[in-house]
Amino acid sequence: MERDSSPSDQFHRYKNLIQNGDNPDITKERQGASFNLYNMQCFVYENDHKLQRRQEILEFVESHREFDDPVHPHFLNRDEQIDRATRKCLAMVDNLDAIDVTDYFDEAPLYQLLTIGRELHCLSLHYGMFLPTIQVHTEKSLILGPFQMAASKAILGTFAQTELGHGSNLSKLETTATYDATTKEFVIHTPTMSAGKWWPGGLGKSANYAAVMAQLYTSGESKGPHLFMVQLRDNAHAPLPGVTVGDIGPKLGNNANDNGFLIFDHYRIPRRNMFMKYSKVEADGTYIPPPHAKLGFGAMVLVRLLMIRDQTCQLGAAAVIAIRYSAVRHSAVRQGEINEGEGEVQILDYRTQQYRLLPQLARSFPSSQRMRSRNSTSKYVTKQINNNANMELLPELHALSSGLKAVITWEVAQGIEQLRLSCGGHGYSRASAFPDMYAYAVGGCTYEGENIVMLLQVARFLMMIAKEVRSGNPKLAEIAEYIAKPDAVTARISSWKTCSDEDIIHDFEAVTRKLIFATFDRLTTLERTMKKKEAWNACSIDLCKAARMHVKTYLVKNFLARVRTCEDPASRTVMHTLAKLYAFDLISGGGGHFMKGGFLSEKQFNEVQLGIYEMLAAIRPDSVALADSWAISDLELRSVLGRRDGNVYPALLEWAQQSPLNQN
Ligand SMILES: CCCCCCCCCCCCCC(=O)SCCNC(=O)CCNC(=O)[C@H](O)C(C)(C)COP(=O)(O)OP(=O)(O)OC[C@H]1O[C@@H](n2cnc3c(N)ncnc32)[C@H](O)[C@@H]1OP(=O)(O)O
Ligand SMILES: Cc1cc2nc3c(=O)[nH]c(=O)nc-3n(C[C@H](O)[C@H](O)[C@H](O)COP(=O)(O)OP(=O)(O)OC[C@H]3O[C@@H](n4cnc5c(N)ncnc54)[C@H](O)[C@@H]3O)c2cc1C
Repeated sequence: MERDSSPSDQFHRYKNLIQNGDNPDITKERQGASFNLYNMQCFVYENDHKLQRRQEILEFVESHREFDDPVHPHFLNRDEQIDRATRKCLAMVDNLDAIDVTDYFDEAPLYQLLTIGRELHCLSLHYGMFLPTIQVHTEKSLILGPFQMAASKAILGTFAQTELGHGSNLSKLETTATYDATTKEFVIHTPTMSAGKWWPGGLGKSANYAAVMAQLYTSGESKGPHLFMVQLRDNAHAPLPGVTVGDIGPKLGNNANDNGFLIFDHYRIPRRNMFMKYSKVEADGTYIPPPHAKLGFGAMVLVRLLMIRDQTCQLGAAAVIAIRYSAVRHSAVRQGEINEGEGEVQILDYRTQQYRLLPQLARSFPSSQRMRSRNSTSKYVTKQINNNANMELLPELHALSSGLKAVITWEVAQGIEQLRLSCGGHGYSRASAFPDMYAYAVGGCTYEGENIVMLLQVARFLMMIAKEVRSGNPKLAEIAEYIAKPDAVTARISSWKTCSDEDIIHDFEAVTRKLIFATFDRLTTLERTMKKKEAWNACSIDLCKAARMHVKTYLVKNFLARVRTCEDPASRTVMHTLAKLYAFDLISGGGGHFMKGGFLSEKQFNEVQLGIYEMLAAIRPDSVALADSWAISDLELRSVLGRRDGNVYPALLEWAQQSPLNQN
């Protein structure tokens, strides 16, 4: 019997269908934009220099063959994924002069996305936490040594804090570091099974050093968790005696990263290997405490700020994919007609589709931009601590970084999932990039501080502020000044066209204030009959709600403020509508809080709902151009559905052809 042609031959036939040039629908969308794309991109990236650097870095990566992928990464098994990522990491490190490595917000993440993709890998923790730990926790006079070793690739580090038994609750970590004054060494030990380190990225196979968080014991006394620089593997990369180390197996995502476990058996390190910038153990065992008890957690604060920017960019990329796909999804596979007989439409024309896409697009802008100023705040706070031992701003920075980390990672993960669904069946394919994006982003809800635990830290800060305000003598951090403003009885919000930024801010602040004080009153009432911690637990759902609302208010205010700085009038008009859509969508979702006690009337609530409809219609013609304003290249996007030219279907066929199942 004659054999059918192979799947590969069949695909080849279809390949001829690949269009030359861009999909006409997407071109039409671009032509219809109300603003100049370049001006908008300059606003999004703050200036044209940053935009130009994006292009230069892209060209650099595209012109270096060592960054090519001989096999599409989607079709690799885990060993191959790790091999690929490691090969790329080496190429990346060999070419670091292509970027400004100190630019953690733009150039470094972009370079990584272009070379490796959306994936934690063997160097993520080295750059993401190990080097920041050295930076934040090493005395100035000693910092050069470890940095030079890291730069010359003699050291590849990770951050080993979480244990099998404890992750969030650092005070209960069980790994011990006991000072032996006779030998001037610390003895690092894993006393129980639950004390085994579990999760550190790059630990399983790659790292030869780790910053290890352990309970410090000196002169027979416990001094709480402290950080130690610990060598794990010898020059031949074999674990040193007293160290047991390995990979923890596959995870939901990020499988090119060898997250690992680590067990110590009375393993000795020199005294100087304790990170002693803030707290010290003298040679005789005398303990010098830090100027603030939580300074030892400084590296985590810094990384939470970095994550916020990184995560929001994932949401931006997801919105780009879904919007472009929604512009080209029609003709061959139509989804129905709006006006019977008039033909089918692009799915982007459905109001429900716009409601799925555009609020997510709006959500992706504010946090990515304001984070730059938070980074400066972080640098400023670090300077204050180093120069004047001034700790005043630390609680504010901790509350803000924890809150933004919790709210943004959650919204990003939910947003990506919503955008995936908006692409129907093709969104479920890895070709869309959504599954990898989601797996990457949702990890951020857990690592670097589990989100609920982080929200409760914000709530702690807010309850302290509420207490101060009630005491009548508040000394308030800038982010909390609104909590001391007088109560407002009625909302000011009206039609989106007429209500001012001040009206929106007024309403958000008023609602958040009410929520904070209602929770504070509940907490203090409960404290009359319960122990403090029981009372806290009894109202912790409300505490989280107040914390979330506080962060959202911060984001709304910052989005509106940022839009006011846009110098190009056409770009400013669209961005302003997007900012209002963001605020109205939050009001619509949190209607219960806004309408409580009649603050927002039913009429006003209806105006909010109607406003959303109208703003979706107003933004619709600019959707594709707004997606383009993220200036994301196809290489960075890594999505068949989101490709810039809109030629989705032939590209899907081409992608599927690479499946090993189609090779014979
Ligand atoms: C290239 C770019 C890529 C970017 C991405 C990077 C990729 C990297 C990938 C990353 C991979 C993932 C890598 C990883 O996952 S590494 C592992 C990350 N692990 C965690 O984040 C653990 C989370 N837990 C904690 O941080 C603490 O235990 C918390 C905070 C929960 C409680 O703590 P504790 O139980 O000890 O405290 P308390 O609640 O009794 O509160 C006591 C007081 O202390 C204050 N307080 C607490 N903490 C701080 C602080 N930090 N600064 C200033 N103050 C602080 C607090 O407000 C309170 O003040 P007051 O109310 O009494 O005044
Ligand atoms: C992809 C990934 C990478 C990671 N990389 C690293 C790494 O490189 N280095 C490292 O050290 N760790 C790493 N981790 C571990 C991570 O930091 C921890 O998982 C995280 O801090 C949460 O701790 P946990 O797992 O113990 O969760 P748990 O604290 O056990 O949380 C479980 C549940 O308990 C709740 N809960 C806990 N405490 C409280 C509380 N006080 N009040 C109310 N509810 C509470 C939480 O909200 C959550 O619902 C990584 C984790 C992941 C997923």
